[in-house]
Amino acid sequence: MQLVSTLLPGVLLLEPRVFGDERGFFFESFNQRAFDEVVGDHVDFVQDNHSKSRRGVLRGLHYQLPPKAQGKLVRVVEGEVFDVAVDLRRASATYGHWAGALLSAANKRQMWIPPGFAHGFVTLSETAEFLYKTTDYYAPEHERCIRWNDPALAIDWGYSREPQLSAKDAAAPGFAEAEKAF
Ligand SMILES: Cc1cn([C@H]2C[C@H](O)[C@@H](COP(=O)(O)OP(=O)(O)O[C@H]3O[C@H](C)C(=O)[C@H](O)[C@H]3O)O2)c(=O)[nH]c1=O
Repeated sequence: MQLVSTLLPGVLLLEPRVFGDERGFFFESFNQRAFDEVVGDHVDFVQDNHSKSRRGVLRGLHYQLPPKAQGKLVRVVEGEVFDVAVDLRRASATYGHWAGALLSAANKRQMWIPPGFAHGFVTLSETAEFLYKTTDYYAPEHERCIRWNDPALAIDWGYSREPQLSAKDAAAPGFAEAEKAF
């Protein structure tokens, strides 16, 4: 696994070493030692998630409040998404800033989003299957949302049509109104 770029302080775009041959390919999708080395700290994951979305589905922006804040290591195994992280850490120089990257089955890139960031993605392919590891368990009572198109964030999702949202995401508050506590 190698660091492609730092998208925001702490938010890393990673790429595995892929071994291709006449049969197809092999790569280590997660290696604890290699991940800790590139992050510079030991990170424990407790849950794996898998979602499938159709083109235009936008999931997010979501996060869990402390003490249930989640770090997420996300990747795409079918199709393509534009994946976004937003800095919620009040003391951060990049508070309220966003960063994004194309994650796809083809580029096999992964994004590490530490606790303290909101996360979301929009589906750019006919369908996309999205897998991610989290550093804490799902805690709906600690989950909060931020509206995907808040002008205060001005996220360029790279998707020109109206996305398909869950009712929860359609009703999400703006960045300023959302409870953060980081
Ligand atoms: C996240 C989660 C959900 N669920 C159940 C709760 C609902 O009955 C159903 C769908 O949940 P939701 O609509 O919140 O799923 P997403 O919109 O994909 O939410 C995720 O979307 C963005 C991209 C994120 O970064 C978060 O990991 C997560 O919030 O799965 C669980 O049982 N466990 C879980 O960890």
